[in-house]
Amino acid sequence: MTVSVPTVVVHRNADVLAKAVAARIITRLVDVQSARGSASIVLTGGSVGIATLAAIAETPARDAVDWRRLDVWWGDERFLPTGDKERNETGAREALLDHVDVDPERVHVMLGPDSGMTAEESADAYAAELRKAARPEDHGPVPSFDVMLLGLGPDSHVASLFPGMPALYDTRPVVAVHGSPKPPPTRISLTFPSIQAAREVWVVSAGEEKAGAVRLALSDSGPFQVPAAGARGRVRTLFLLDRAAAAKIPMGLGRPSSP
Ligand SMILES: O=C(O)[C@H](O)[C@@H](O)[C@H](O)[C@H](O)COP(=O)(O)O
Repeated sequence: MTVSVPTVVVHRNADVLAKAVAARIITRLVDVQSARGSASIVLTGGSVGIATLAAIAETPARDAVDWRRLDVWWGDERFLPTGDKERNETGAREALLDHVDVDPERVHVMLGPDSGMTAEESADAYAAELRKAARPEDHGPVPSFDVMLLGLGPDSHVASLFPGMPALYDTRPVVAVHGSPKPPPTRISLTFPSIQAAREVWVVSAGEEKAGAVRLALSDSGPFQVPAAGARGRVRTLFLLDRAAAAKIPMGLGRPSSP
């Protein structure tokens, strides 16, 4: 599978970053929908991921998106009951999905223990949902997501793919994760094959505590030690950062886009 070389865009601070990513998402979805009728987005948890969704909700231009013709997926989910405030789904609904006219049938959540399934069964169920949505031109078991958002952990994890853990080596599209170093311990996560099936992968990160992970992710590190080094889209990869998170990137890789 071919992957794209990352482009870095640096914004003044976390607040401007969230607003800029929101604008970029709206434009991307409008462009895709005008070309192909419908679009797909993969959401992430984390502070920047959720702040971006809130920024979309506050943007008047959000009405340019046909929310009924959007498939919403998640890159990972905490294996907690529906409605739990720690679920990425809960954060996304509060920040955006409850404020726009999405088609509930096209909001694809990763189910928690209240479904009666184990984490493994929930991962398998999500893989089946992804396979059902995949089309022949996707050439694989998951759709070619138009944009996949990924937050970045200080240990360079993306989704729930943590350094050195078995999920990094798994070739199935979706896996259960146990013993996550970031609570809660049990999660569901897309794997690298699913991430790299996306047309565009956007890593969104802010804060000086992420600067080291950003540097590693943009170097030629291996994805097993540095999972974010595997966060690459087929057509385009963006690292959308604030200045603090970009503080350690090699010179010439990115410059502030605003004064
Ligand atoms: O479920 C999760 O926790 C997220 O999917 C995770 O991958 C998150 O995006 C990063 O840990 C960054 O989170 P922060 O931006 O809050 O540091």
